[in-house]
Amino acid sequence: SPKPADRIAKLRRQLEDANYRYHVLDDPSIPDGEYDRLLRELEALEAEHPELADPNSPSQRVGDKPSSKFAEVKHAVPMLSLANAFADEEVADFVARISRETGDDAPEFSVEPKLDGLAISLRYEDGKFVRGATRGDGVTGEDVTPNLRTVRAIPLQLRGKPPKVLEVRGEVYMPKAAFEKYNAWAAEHGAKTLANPRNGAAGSLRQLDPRITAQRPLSFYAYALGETDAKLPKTHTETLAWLRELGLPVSSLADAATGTEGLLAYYRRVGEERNALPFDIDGVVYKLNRYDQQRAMGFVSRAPRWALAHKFPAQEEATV
Ligand SMILES: NC(=O)n1nc(-c2ccco2)nc1N
Repeated sequence: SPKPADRIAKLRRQLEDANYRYHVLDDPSIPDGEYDRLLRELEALEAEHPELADPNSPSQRVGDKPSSKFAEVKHAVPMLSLANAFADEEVADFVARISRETGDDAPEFSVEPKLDGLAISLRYEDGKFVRGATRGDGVTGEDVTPNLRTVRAIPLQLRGKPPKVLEVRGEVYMPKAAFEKYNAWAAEHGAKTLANPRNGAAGSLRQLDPRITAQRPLSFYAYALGETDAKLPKTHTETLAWLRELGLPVSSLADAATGTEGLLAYYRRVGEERNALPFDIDGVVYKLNRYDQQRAMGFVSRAPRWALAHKFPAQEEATV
């Protein structure tokens, strides 16, 4: 029979692979029962060989011991806020200003759904997940690493050839169905129900006991970069494709669009699909695609002048 260390390494690869297929590609490779059997075998082997413990093992997704408070994390690259638009004219003004300042009369944008969850920053070193933090005030956030380890859509080990340092920003969210199911369970068991999925994600991630976080159905989409030593592509859409190759989930709704017409067509398309989406969104995000043009545009305070959030009208809250 293979040496325990080899068997443990093989099981960890198989389980991480199954996680990636299920949570990132939405294309499960093994049935749940098989996943659970492999996980139990790994947990048993790890219990017999504590010298082989690894915080990034798939067995560590069930949550670490609780801490007394959250440590602070300084974001080397501040987490940006977004200027908002509500009317089409504001989008036309945004594009006109960009055309004027870049000299490009048909500027291309990365277009993405605006997830309504909790913004977080993930840090990977040599492809290993080492730290995760909330946005906080954009410069200082809370270290919620143990809680983020329990979110199955967040890879603990990147695939392919990751850079030495990679920080990824994205949104942790609670899918709508999981939110409804959780509230039904909570009502049944006299636990507090959640007001909306966004509160569900925020409340679950800011638990001091990660074992509670592990019981909450959270997911994650990546949408921006933080600190990295990697040589970047020329555009944001290429960066999102690169993050997918590294094993990070990126919304399949992310696309590219050109000029005001392209942006507004995307806004309408996503607006029509909004209620059918499995997660809450509160708008779409337009980002000037070329990094050289972004640099030319710069920032106002901490909101980039090259990006705009175009919000949907607030939805009538479900009367619970
Ligand atoms: N919330 C959300 O879905 N966001 N937020 C950004 C963002 C914020 C700052 C830079 O990019 N992008 C997307 N898709």
